Amino acid sequence: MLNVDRMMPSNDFFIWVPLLFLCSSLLLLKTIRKQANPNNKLLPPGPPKLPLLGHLHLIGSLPHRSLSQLSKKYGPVMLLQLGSVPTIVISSAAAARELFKFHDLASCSRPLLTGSGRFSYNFVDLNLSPYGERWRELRKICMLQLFNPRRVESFQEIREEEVGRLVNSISQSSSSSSPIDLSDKLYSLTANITTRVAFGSIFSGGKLDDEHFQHVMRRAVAAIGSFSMTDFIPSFGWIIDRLNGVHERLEKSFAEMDAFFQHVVEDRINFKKSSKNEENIVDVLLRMERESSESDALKVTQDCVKALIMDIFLAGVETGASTIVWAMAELVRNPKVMKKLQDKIRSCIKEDSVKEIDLEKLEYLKMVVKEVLRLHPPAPLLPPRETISPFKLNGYDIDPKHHLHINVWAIGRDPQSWTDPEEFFPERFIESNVDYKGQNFELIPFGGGRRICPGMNMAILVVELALANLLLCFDWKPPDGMKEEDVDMEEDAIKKSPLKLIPVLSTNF
Ligand code: HEM
Repeated sequence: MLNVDRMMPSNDFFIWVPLLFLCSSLLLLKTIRKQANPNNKLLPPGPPKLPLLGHLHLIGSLPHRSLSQLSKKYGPVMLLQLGSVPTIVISSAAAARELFKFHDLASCSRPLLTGSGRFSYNFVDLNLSPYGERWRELRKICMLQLFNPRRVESFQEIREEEVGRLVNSISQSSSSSSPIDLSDKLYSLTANITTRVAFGSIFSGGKLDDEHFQHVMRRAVAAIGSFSMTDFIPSFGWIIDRLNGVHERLEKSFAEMDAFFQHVVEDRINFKKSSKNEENIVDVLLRMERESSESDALKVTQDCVKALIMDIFLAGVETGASTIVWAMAELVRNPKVMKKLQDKIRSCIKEDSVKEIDLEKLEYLKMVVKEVLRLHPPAPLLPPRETISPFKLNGYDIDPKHHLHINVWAIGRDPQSWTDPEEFFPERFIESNVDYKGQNFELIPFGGGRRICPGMNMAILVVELALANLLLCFDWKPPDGMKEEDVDMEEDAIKKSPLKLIPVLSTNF
């Protein structure tokens, strides 16, 4: 008789075989992983990728939004492969805090991108250049000479005059009760202030008038922000860039800006300064050029002077204008906040205009500006960084030579940091110490660490001064037939459609 019991595997068999199978599978998985990740590192998670493209196909036309969506699934520290470029994306205040507090030095370089190289005169500027001794020296000198509080204060008259000119031009149109293009007017405001601060009031723009220069500048901002395939698929991306016009637009736009700045620099060199004139930024830069010698760690050349002027225009004009435009759009959509802010300003200011000295008293205005920068940071992804040395972030291993993006837009709308994050609610800042100066990582529209925006104080003065005067002097309505809530808030790189509103001269004015 067959002993069925003996033919049947023992109980041990049922335990050991699956166990052995499990162990060998785990071993196999570990070996495969080890081959992909030879140093046995714990890499940040990321979605499955395509050959060659990696995750490029997942990045939409508004990268901060697509990356924010991805981070909901893969977490606040993600690893993406953009073509051939490994890229870390940070999307929470906690991860940003850890980065800025403990790994700022290890992550504060900039990648050598095609557009950055062109517009920085081959990386001799401040904003786009990699970290190193040259950058450190340049930043030190610029902080001392260009962005110090005394220099910022010295331009007060220019800011007040230009805001006054804006108010006058709006009051002329206010009698017609037709909408004005506020986006356009605010762009002219920040461009005029920057032009006067940089070049002085006697500057002649050569063949370029104000309006033409603004077009040139807008094209430059678009060109530098455009995605160059050369940077991500070097083997044949350069062919794509030539076929789709990216390369040509970049070269053309750079040539236009360069010709303009060359003219400015020559104009300024030949200009005999009278002792009464305040030094403008080009004067300071040309003095830096004269004073630096070949033996200095930092030799300031004429290209370096032009590269720094480029930084100031590309970093400072659209950012300020965009902040004021978003503020006005939010205020029109939230009439109670608009009314409260106007009452506060009008009860505090008894003159017909707000001066810079008054701004300290306008606490609610400061809350409104913080709320606007939280919801609409002009750089929703901070300019890309490049890691320099290895470090651990959120428990993950981060390697050198990775691009690193900080998604300020996602951090500003993170429910972990903000109650009702999608609401425009400036009162959230009452009795809160949170500000944008780089120490509160839930609100970092000016970035943080070594690369923090050096123009922050200058920018905030312009934004606050312009807003305070627009709200003191006028009441604002959407165009006839449009309800407040219908004001379009769609974004492109900036607010997509121009903001058109009807100004009504206030009785205070
Ligand atoms: C609302 C207005 C502005 C905003 C939101 C803004 C934001 C920023 C941000 C996010 C960065 C990058 C920081 C980082 O990488 O961590 C930056 C850098 C920079 N900004 Fe601004 N900015 C504004 C206005 C200005 C103005 C008016 C100027 C000049 C007058 C300026 C000059 C610069 C420069 C030179 C850098 C490069 C700093 C470096 O890499 O060392 N910005 N800005």
